[in-house]
Amino acid sequence: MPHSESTREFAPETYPPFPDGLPTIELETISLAKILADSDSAEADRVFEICKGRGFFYLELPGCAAGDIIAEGADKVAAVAENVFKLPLEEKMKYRIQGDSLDGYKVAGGTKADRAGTKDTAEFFNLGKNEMIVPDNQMKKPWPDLIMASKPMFKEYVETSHSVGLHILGILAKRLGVDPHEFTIRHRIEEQSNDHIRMTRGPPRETEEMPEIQTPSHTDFGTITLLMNWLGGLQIWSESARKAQLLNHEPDTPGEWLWVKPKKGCAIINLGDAAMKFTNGVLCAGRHRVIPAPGPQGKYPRFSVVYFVRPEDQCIMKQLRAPGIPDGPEEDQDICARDWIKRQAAGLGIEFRHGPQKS
Ligand SMILES: O=C(O)CCC(=O)C(=O)O
Ligand SMILES: [Fe+2]
Repeated sequence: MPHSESTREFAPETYPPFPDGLPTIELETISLAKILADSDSAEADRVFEICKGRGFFYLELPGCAAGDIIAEGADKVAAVAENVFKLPLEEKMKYRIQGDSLDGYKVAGGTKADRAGTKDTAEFFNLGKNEMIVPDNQMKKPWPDLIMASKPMFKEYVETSHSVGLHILGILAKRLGVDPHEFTIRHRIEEQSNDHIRMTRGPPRETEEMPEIQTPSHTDFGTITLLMNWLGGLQIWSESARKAQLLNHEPDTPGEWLWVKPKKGCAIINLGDAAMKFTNGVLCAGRHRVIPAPGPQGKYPRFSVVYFVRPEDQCIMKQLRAPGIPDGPEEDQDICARDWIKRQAAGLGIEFRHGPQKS
C-alpha cells in the first residue's frame, strides 16, 4: 500500500478478515442502548463484574443515537487522520507534543518500546478535549487546517464519548457504593484535563515475524478509554494487574499476549490506572499493546481512534472511601491528576518537553 495522495489507506470495506488459529481473547459484549436506557440492571451488573475482572469489553453501538455518533464519527475521524498523517513530516512536527499538555503529534519512534530502547513504529495525533469543545477564539494553540475544518465533528465525538464514559463510571459507582457524583465531579467536560481523541496510524507489517511494536505494552493512565479499531493488532496480557506499573514496559505476572479481534459495530472499552487508583484496585486496568495486524491484514496501514476520559487536572489522586472499596493506607502526599499523568506518561517514555524540540 503506497503512502500517497492517490490511494485511500483507511478503507475498512476492503480489509481481509482476522485470521483463524491465533490465541485470541473472547471479550464480553455489552449493549450501549441497554445500559443507556437504564432498563436492564443485569447488563449493568455485567459491566461491573467485567471491570473488576479484566477491565476490557466490547460495547455494541447500534441501537441508540450515541452509538451511531461514535460508530459513524470514528470512521470520519479516521478519514481525517489519514489526511493529517499524509502531511509532510516537517508540517506535522510543528504540532509536536510539548510543554505541559499531551495535545499534538508524536512521531513514529518517539517512544521506547522496551528497556533496550527499541523504538515504537506508530505515529499519533492527540486532539485535546478542551481545545475541541471551545469556540475557535478560545483555543490555546494552533492546529492543522485539516483538523480545524472538521472541528464540529470532533466536538460531537468528544462530547458523546465523554458522556458514554461517564455513564459507565456511574454504573460502577453505584455498585461500589460510591455516590455517582464523586466520579462526575472529577471528570467535568469543561474543566481542564488531559482527555483527548487520539488518532493513530501504524505502518503495514514489514516482516512475517512481526517483531515491530506499534504501541508498547502499557496500561492507560486515565479513568476509562473508548477505542475504535478496524484491523487486528491489539493484544491484551492474559493476567490482570492491580497496580500502576510506572517505568515498567513489561507485565509483572506470568502470562501471554492474546489478540483482540476487532468486532464490527463495537467499540472496545477499558479502564485505566486512575480507575484502579480511585477504587484501591477493585477495578482493573488491563495491560495491552499493539503490534502489526496478523496475516493478510498486516499489509494495510492500521488506524485507530481512541478517546481517553481522564481526571481533571486539579483532581487529587486519592482512593475514594466507600463500602465497596477496601481502605488503603492514608496517602502522605497529595498529587493532582495533572502531575500524576505527567508521571505516568514519563514512565512510558513520553517526554513533556518545554520549548521547541530538536530531534
Ligand atoms: O490502537 C489500538 O488499538 C490501541 C491503542 C492504545 O492502546 C492507546 O493508544 O492507548
Ligand atoms: Fe492503550
